Amino acid sequence: MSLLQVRDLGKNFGGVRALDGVSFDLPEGQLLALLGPNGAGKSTCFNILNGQYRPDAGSVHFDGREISNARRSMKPRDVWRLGVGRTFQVSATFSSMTVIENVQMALVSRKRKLFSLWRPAAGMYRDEAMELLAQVGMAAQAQRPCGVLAYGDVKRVELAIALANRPRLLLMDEPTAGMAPGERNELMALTRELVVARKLAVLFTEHSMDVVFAFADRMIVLARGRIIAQGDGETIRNHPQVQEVYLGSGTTFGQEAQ
Ligand SMILES: Nc1ncnc2c1ncn2[C@@H]1O[C@H](COP(=O)(O)OP(=O)(O)OP(=O)(O)O)[C@@H](O)[C@H]1O
Repeated sequence: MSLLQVRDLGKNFGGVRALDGVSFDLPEGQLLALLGPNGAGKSTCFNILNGQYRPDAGSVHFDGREISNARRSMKPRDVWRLGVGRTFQVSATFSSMTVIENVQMALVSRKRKLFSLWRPAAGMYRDEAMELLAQVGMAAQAQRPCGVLAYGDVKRVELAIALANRPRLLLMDEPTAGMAPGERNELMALTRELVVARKLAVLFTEHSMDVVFAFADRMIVLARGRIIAQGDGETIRNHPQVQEVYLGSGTTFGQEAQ
């Protein structure tokens, strides 16, 4: 059974059908890209998967457990505790704190210590934090304040923070937004390594088609809330409806939009 099972998801906002009959599976060890033009329903889907929104129809099962349906859904914090992590476009790090302190704080939070205990507990989980930083290639910069890091390095720290909760599914909202092409590839190569080493499942949105075709195992394309295509790069690249949807959006498949 797949780690994540999404069935017939529907969500309306007033008269807008943001999601309509969306179904897909995501097994562990896979990177799945959720694509689509602006307003296609990607964020709505993420917000249902992490418990922020309740769907109007359909269900979400994670690790065999129903976490959401039209009658009730788990709270975001409970979904997070079950092992669904999320990274955001906006930085989740505290710039005045050091790299290691940011990760230690995430570990404190996972272990349910009270936030107010944080200051006296500054030495806590040091080894674990260093281990996570080593995994994302940031051990050498552990003592630097996050505020002085290069953008690509901040993204690595965010990954370490997300991993501190030991997620089994990671939702990544445009992980490479604002990055130079070289940095994008490094971050996604690292993500792929983590997917394999930790048997993670990753669902990500991404505007860079170069990144998607280079790193995603599979892709889903949404348009106006419905899945219009899914499959590997070859299938998506040659799909007439996908080409139609993206026509005029400035994005061409196989060639980076400038
Ligand atoms: N909280 C909300 N209230 C009202 N309408 C919403 C809300 N969230 C999303 N929508 C609408 O639902 C549709 C899908 O939006 P969504 O943000 O999920 O798309 P998206 O694919 O993530 O777009 P983008 O790439 O621009 O982030 C849009 O028409 C949007 O205006």
